[in-house]
Amino acid sequence: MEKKQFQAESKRLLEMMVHSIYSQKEIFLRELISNASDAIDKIYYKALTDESITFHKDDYYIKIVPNQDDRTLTIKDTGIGMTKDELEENLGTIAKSGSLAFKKEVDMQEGQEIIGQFGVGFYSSFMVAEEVTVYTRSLHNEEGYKWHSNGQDGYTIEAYDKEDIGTEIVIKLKENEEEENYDQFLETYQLRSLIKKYSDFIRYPIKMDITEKQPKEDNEEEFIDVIEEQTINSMVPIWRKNKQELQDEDYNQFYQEKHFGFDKPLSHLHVSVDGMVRFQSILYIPEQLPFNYYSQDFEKGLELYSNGVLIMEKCADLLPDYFSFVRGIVDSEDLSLNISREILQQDRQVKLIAKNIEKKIKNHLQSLLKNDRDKYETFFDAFGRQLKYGVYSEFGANKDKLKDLILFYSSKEKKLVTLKEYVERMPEDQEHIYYATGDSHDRIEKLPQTELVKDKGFEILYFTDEIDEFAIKMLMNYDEKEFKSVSSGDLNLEDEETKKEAEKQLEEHKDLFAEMKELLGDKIKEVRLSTRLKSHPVCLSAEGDVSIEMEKVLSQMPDSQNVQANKVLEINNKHEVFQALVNAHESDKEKLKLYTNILYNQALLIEGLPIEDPVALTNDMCKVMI
Ligand SMILES: Nc1ncnc2c1ncn2[C@@H]1O[C@H](COP(=O)(O)OP(=O)(O)OP(=O)(O)O)[C@@H](O)[C@H]1O
Repeated sequence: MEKKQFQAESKRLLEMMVHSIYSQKEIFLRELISNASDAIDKIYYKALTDESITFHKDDYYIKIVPNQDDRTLTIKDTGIGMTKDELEENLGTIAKSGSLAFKKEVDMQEGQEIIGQFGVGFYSSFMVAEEVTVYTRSLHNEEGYKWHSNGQDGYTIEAYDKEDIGTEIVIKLKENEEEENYDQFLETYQLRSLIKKYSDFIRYPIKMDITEKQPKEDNEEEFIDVIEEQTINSMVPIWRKNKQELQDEDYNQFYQEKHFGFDKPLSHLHVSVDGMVRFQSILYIPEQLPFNYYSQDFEKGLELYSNGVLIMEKCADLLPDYFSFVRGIVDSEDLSLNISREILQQDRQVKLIAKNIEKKIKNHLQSLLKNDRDKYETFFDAFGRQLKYGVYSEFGANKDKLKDLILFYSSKEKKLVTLKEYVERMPEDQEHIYYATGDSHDRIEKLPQTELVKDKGFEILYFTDEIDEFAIKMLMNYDEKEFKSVSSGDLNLEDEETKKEAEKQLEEHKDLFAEMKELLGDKIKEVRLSTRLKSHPVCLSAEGDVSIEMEKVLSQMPDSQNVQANKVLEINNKHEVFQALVNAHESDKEKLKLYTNILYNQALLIEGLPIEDPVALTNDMCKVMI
């Protein structure tokens, strides 16, 4: 049976390619610069095994020349060039990569890399070009050639007298359109920023002639235009430099250059991994919260490079949400890129890198906590909430990873403490980890519910973030010690004598409590004699899983479904007000109603809950005064 070759309609294929592979037109510059760099690398790799070829790094560079008058942009390199056959094969056949073939031929060593592999990058120039002309002379040839195409109906090749070895690609830009300004690719400023963005770490200098105004020698008041050839790219990425040679200032400068933040980074880590997956990374913990951090506008992610060429500005998959504050870069040789180099072909390597990075960040934070507490607290002040969200989210899947990184304010230490520190100094007779919730430390400090726990000499953690109580509910316990709110109904801290006395009092006054409950109706579940209050007359406590603080948070959510805490009004029988209640119960029902309402509203106020009817309350208070 005869086997036939597939035919491809080249013109259509080219059109499809040009318009559908790349999402941004500016990518063409990255592609042509990468080709130029590959062409220089090829001489370099050949020189390693061929003694007849010498390689002096200084002779090799890439030059970008915009010409406003002709509307052309030239990308010139001093690389290996192409013979006539190579021109034919590489630029005449879509998806034929001379670079891929070179890689196989030369049998490249680890760490040696050529960027090209798909054989399509060159054609991206037709996204912006009306026509493209390539002047080239191969290292292996005396003659030069000119290749020309308008991307529509084929190409021509003719002999061309080119003096030096290398390639020059001249792009005649398309006319400007309403929604596309091609002139931008002639602007020095724009070209410079594209080079910095995508090709900053190309190993060879990318040069441009830059015109700068300088004062005249004989008259400093007057300025003249001076043209100077400048190298635009940094060439050696900071992450490939030896850590020992880098100072904090170098890392800080890179943070600023990359516009990771307006602040100085609080801390950085420089990672080089050579295991199942190879990558290098520089990660930063910012000092300050970005203004949009807790808003939907904030995008997490790290810059992702493949061999020094930028692939993605924000690769979100590299960071878990709870470390979304981390900024930085990752460079790997092991990524499987898709044809446009804009997305990753498969994410196995990214997953491996992400896992590795997560571990490194966690260890870094842990050592910061251990060795530089002040710095860690500055960090926690800005981003601690994110870690607590991490404990809570995904049904607590990451709680064990994060539980030792979270801090809470302590009633005893008057500063932030870890759960480990709390548990380690718990007295033997203390069973639970106590916490109290409120808007601020000051407010919690004054909460009546904290009195008994403090009297016992137990430490209380102050929860002021909305997420706190949700996070610890997810954590359930730490070191087998359960968390308990000081407002929970079953503190069980009273001694036997107090309990007995309370039962006696409860029995004696059960009619009073029943009547108060009736007066308050559904607002509360029960009126009870308090054993936790010392100096305050009343407080609210909650029974069951939903605390009063949680009710407050949930009520602000769009689909809150009106979740309510089971509230209990606790009355302190040692307070003088209690006798007034007993008297009113015996002789004046109207007064009992008045007192009950006032006390209930007082309890709401202490909890920071809204008063249902403030006017009625003020009227009630006036009645007491008259
Ligand atoms: N400046 C250049 N100097 C020498 N050869 C070049 C140059 N530009 C392109 N080539 C040759 O043309 C081939 C095709 O280039 P093209 O950019 O289309 O694909 P590629 O670089 O191989 O792969 P990719 O699509 O992954 O970038 C290259 O592999 C290389 O052999």
